Formats: sequence, structure tokens, C-alpha cells
Amino acid sequence: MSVKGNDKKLAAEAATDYVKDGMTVGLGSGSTAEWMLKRLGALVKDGLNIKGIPTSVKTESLARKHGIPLTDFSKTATVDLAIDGADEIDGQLNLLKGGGGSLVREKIIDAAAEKLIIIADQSKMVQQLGSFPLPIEVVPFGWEMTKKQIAAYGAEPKLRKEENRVFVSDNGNYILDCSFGKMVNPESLHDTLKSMAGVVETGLFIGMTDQAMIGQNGKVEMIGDTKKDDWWYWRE
Ligand SMILES: O=C(CO)[C@H](O)[C@H](O)COP(=O)(O)O
Repeated sequence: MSVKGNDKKLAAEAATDYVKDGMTVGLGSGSTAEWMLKRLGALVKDGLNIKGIPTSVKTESLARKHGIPLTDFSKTATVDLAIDGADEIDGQLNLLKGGGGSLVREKIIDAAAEKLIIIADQSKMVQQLGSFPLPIEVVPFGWEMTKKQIAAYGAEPKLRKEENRVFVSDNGNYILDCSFGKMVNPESLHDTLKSMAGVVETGLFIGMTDQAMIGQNGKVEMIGDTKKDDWWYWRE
């Protein structure tokens, strides 16, 4: 496993320390979250009693493979904890997400959670969001017009493709990857984009994260949640 892969694994496993018996847990998407699913599956096998709410169809099938019992919003009103990955994390723990195209379900579940823990390796930490193109989920109808509107706001939107086919999200929508460059005010950018007709959601997750577990060189740094006495520590 690469050093980066190991750091993702360590961060993911550290976050599972916060999963307790009886919890409903939001299950994030992406390669870092996959480590979390694997670990949760092992804990469930050892008797941990939880229910997961998956943030993507892929996560749902991985969770089933690892034997994690699942639920959905028709059966539960609360999410005690969500654990999810990110493409960029700034110093205020604002996030840029959606590299895997699961931003809508991720935002619904992460926003519903009592506590959101983000897991990543150090390469995701940035001074300012925006080096990674911002994923924006748009309705297929009239997407060319939505793209024009976004472009007029200073981005270069590219329709996401996978193996030469248009990428379709779990919700049946398209994704425009938009290079805005470094963002001075991600919150107002998100608000502006959300107000455009045809935009379903953006990958900007502002003020939602409680803690970030960041793997670096074989250790995990925990950032955030200043209310807790353990707000800054290294985990071997
Ligand atoms: O937002 C996401 C998917 O929509 C992922 O959480 C994000 O892309 C991070 O992925 P990885 O852990 O593979 O680096």
C-alpha cells in the first residue's frame, strides 16, 4: 500500500473509534471511506450494533459486502454521526467534495448528522479551496444553458465523462466540473451557484464539519471540535 493509501486507512480507522453501539451512522463515499466501511464491517462482526445510511449506490453495495446493516430516512429521523471523505479541506474545515460524484446524497446525510467527521490524508489540506475543480450537479434538461450561466460567473465548466460517456449521478443528473481557481469567499460562491436554475447542488460544504482526521506519515492529526479536550492530538 502507498504511504498515501496507508494514511487514508489510518484516518478512516481513527474515525471509527467514535462509532458507538446503537448509533445510526452516515457512510461516506470514496477510497478513504472504503477503509472506514471495511473497519466498521469487522466491528459489526465482533458485535457492534449500528445502522448505516449510505451516501451513494457504491457505498451501499460495499456496506452490504462488509455486512453493515443499513437503514434510510423513511425508517430513521436521526443520524448520530457521519464519516465522509473530501477532495479539499481548508483551515476552517470548509470542504470541497464530489470528486466521486456523490455530493448530493453526501450533503443530505452529512447535513443531517449530529456530528460530521471528515477523513483524509494530508494532501487534501489547503489554504484556500479551489485548486480542485468544483463539482456542480445539474439537471440534464437544459444543462448547456446552466453551463453558460456558470461560465459567465468566471468558471470553465466541463461536463463530467466516464469512459467517453456522460457521467450520470445516482440521482440521474449530470456533473459539471468547474475551475474557479482559488476561492476568496466559498460561501457566497455556493449561494450564487445554488440560486441558478438547473443547479441541484454544489460540492462546497461550508461550516458543516465538526472534526477532521488527517493521516500524515503514519500518524493521524485530529483538527476541530474545540469544545472537546481532545481537540488536537496525534494518534500512532
Ligand atoms: O466527495 C467524495 C465523493 O463524491 C469523496 O469523499 C471525495 O472525492 C474523496 O475521495 P477519496 O477518499 O477517494 O480521496
